[in-house]
Amino acid sequence: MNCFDPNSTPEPGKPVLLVVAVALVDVDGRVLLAQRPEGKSLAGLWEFPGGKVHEGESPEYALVRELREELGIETAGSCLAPFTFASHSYESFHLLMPLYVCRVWEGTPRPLEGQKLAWARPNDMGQYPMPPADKPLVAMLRDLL
Ligand SMILES: Nc1nc2c([nH]c(=O)n2[C@H]2C[C@H](O)[C@@H](COP(=O)(O)OP(=O)(O)OP(=O)(O)O)O2)c(=O)[nH]1
Ligand SMILES: [Mg+2]
Repeated sequence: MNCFDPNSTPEPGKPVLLVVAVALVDVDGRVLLAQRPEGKSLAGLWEFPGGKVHEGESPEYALVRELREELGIETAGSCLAPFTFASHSYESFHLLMPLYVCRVWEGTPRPLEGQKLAWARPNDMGQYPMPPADKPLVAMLRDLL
């Protein structure tokens, strides 16, 4: 496909939402995915753990906090390697989502917010329906891992 498609340029005027996410990679090269619970937007889709950056937070601080809240694991900013980002226009906002890679943490990820968890090999991630913003990220992870 030709990249020069004028319709692919998002319209101005939507708020930009900053969300941080992480590919937690285990010793076998598998990546942790979490299924968005019922009642949330994009419910049922599989995502990288993470969430919104709150006012006054750095992206790394927000991600360490989200991993503690959602999965009960501890990591540190220095264990978060910037990898790539998603920039995707949803109906009511534009998502800007840095994706980090993390291989070092303490504890075992547990589903503390009622979400399902799965360790997926990059080549198997096609079996996990993900939000549209995540598709290019999965392709890049396949190349990395
Ligand atoms: N964490 C995460 N969010 C994603 C991914 N892909 C994607 O489009 N999103 C979108 C879905 C949501 O619109 C937004 C994340 O917002 P959220 O509501 O889950 O944030 P949060 O964890 O802070 O949750 P909450 O406390 O506000 O309920 O980013 C992804 O891979 N991981
Ligand atoms: Mg979240």
